[in-house]
Amino acid sequence: MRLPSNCLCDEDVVALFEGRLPVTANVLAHHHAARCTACRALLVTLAHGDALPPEAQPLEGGGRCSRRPCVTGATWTPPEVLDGFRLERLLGRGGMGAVYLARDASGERRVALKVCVALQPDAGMLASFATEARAIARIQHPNVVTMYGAGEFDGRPYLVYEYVDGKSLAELRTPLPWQRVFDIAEGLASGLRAAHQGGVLHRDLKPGNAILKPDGTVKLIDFGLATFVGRGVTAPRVVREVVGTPRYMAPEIRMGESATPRSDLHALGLLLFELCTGRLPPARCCPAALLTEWLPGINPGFAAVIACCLAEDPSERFAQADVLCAVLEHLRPWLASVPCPEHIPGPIREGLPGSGDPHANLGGGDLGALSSRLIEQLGAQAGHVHVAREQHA
Ligand SMILES: Nc1ncnc2c1ncn2[C@@H]1O[C@H](COP(=O)(O)OP(=O)(O)OP(=O)(O)O)[C@@H](O)[C@H]1O
Repeated sequence: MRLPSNCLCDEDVVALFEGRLPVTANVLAHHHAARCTACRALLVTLAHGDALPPEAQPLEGGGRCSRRPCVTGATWTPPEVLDGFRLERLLGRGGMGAVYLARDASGERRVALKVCVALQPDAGMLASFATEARAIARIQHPNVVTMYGAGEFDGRPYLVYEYVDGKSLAELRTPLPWQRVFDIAEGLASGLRAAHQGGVLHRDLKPGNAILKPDGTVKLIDFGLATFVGRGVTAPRVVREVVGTPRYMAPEIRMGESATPRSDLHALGLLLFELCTGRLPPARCCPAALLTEWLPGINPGFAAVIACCLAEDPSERFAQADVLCAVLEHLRPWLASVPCPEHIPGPIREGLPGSGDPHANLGGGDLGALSSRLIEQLGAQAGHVHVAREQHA
């Protein structure tokens, strides 16, 4: 496909995905794609959920672009027993390595063993394993996979995780009923809150990085691209990185800005939108309007929550996952009685089409503003408005 001049040509796009694009061109390409619907659509189509990560390339001007090496070529074959763990079967393979279902030495406990299987693990891969171990060690939460230990075998790092017997969200048939998505949203938001409170940004939230158990519990996995913020971080991070999976990157990340809790929340918004509708939102759409149009029964408060996560401008998103958790918690009692507008709390009902509210039937940024207003009203009812206001300030 040839695109109009100034747009990304095929060679640029291929070079971009293979990490061969010179760093300045890479940043310009992301910058352009953030504004150009055609190029963004092309990149989204090509991305197919593959992550762009840690094989750090020095950037002109002191930044760096990170790209996840792909473990699809020649790889190391693990032994049947690795450091006492008997490998049973391959659970999955990603950019960092392979994950095996294994039994620990007692034979009693099933674990998920994540092993770096590249023939020659490079510094980026080793660093990514170390980051993942450090990040997970900071978080203990039922919605985040538990790490039992870490080790090295044959010069390869490995991580030992609880085995989460379930399906990744990427394996689910979508669209899901929005009520199920709401349950998943609560779990993911709680897991993300624990990560953020531990000073960890995930930076690669996507359906393939969350596993849903048959009992409905959802767990975040794969902190290999995490970064650390807040207390305990000695040196502020000055490097700029384009890290993550292109399809799920927040607009500001595509433009080379640093990750924040708000960029994680944007990825969560995309994930929730996709679970509800079976697709990612089109460029420059109004997510709340689309959700209510495509899913007429959706709780409008929940649609507004997803839209708030998806705001283009990070300052219009929830500041932290804890605010999102509080809002979801407050919405929960109203779920059983939706979609009838008269059963929805007054402040939410005000904004509904046909309610006589001057804000009803708004589009674009107006609806984004409306979403913020709804969220704030919900927050006020929940006693959290001061949190939202302070964090928006
Ligand atoms: N604790 C676990 N329990 C069960 N399955 C797991 C577990 N951890 C990972 N998996 C499976 O292994 C797959 C790859 O895991 P993971 O995402 O951690 O690897 P990765 O190399 O970092 O992948 P990616 O490049 O896609 O981010 C997952 O999609 C999942 O199916």
